[in-house]
Amino acid sequence: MKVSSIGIFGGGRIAQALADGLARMAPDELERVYVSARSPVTLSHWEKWVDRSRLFSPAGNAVLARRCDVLLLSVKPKDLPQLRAEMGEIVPPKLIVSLVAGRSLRFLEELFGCDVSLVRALPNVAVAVGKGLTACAAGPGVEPSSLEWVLGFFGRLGRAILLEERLLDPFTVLAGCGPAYGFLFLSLLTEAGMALGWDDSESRAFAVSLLDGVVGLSEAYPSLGWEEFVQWVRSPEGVTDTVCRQLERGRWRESFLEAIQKGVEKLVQMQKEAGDRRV
Ligand SMILES: NC(=O)C1=CN([C@@H]2O[C@H](COP(=O)(O)OP(=O)(O)OC[C@H]3O[C@@H](n4cnc5c(N)ncnc54)[C@H](OP(=O)(O)O)[C@@H]3O)[C@@H](O)[C@H]2O)C=CC1
Ligand SMILES: O=C(O)[C@@H]1CCC=N1
Repeated sequence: MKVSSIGIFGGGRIAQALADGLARMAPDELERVYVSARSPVTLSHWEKWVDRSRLFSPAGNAVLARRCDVLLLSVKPKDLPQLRAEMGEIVPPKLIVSLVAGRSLRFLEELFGCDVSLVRALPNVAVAVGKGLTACAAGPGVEPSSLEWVLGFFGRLGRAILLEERLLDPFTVLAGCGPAYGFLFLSLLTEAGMALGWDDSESRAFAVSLLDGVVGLSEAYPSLGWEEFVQWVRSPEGVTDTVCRQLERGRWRESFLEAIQKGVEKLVQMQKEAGDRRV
């Protein structure tokens, strides 16, 4: 599939992560990117790219939809109908790639018509540093070369995999939202360091080094299970054991797993509210 221009509809957080990732990993691709944003605040985030990507005013969604080969949707789920209206007629051949969490291919097909090619892609913000994890699911009739293009695009920004659509929602809660859980843990480690007397920046640096070491170990010893790694550190009745026992008394594992389940329930509720009939 030949792609001369990529229109990103909605220049918010994930779009900015994509642009940062393209600048690092595939700067040539960035030159083909056009972005539509709504408010001056959001537009101001794009000023650094002004000479490398083209910005359109709010009235530009229709222009962008007409001009670009790939239309990448990155507005919040609730803003999708309004965006669709602003995009106007979509004249095939176009490839629509929706990053919108929890909106099914069927819902998108009803919104855009069945004569456009639709792919859903669920990235996470680590695309900004070329370490993203993106899952894709294709609508019926999508050309293999179009799907290949999408996988190649996100593959340059990390790992890109193909999933059955029914797995995209659980994937969203685990991997799309996942960086936030990692940062929450880093913030807890930092807070613990500060409570023990280090300042904010020293504590933060320790937290990052610690996790870096953990990732390094997990890569160096791929056959070890997570519990075996824990036992490597957790000497019986030692200090780690005391800390872990306290965490277990606080049911932290159960609490985390329950929270993930709440995320899945939230997606289902959002779909119901939007009349996404897949549910
Ligand atoms: N953030 C993430 O990590 C991930 C997000 N997603 C999905 O990506 C989508 C965007 O999420 P996120 O970037 O976090 O959200 P943001 O709110 O940061 O970004 C959405 C952007 O869309 C803009 N927008 C809304 N309506 C229009 C319109 N009609 N024309 C042009 N721009 C418009 C908003 O503009 P303004 O600011 O001016 O209101 C806003 O900047 C969501 O559907 C989310 O589910 C998927 C994977 C990961
Ligand atoms: O929090 C959200 O709804 C979006 C979906 C994945 C990451 N952020």
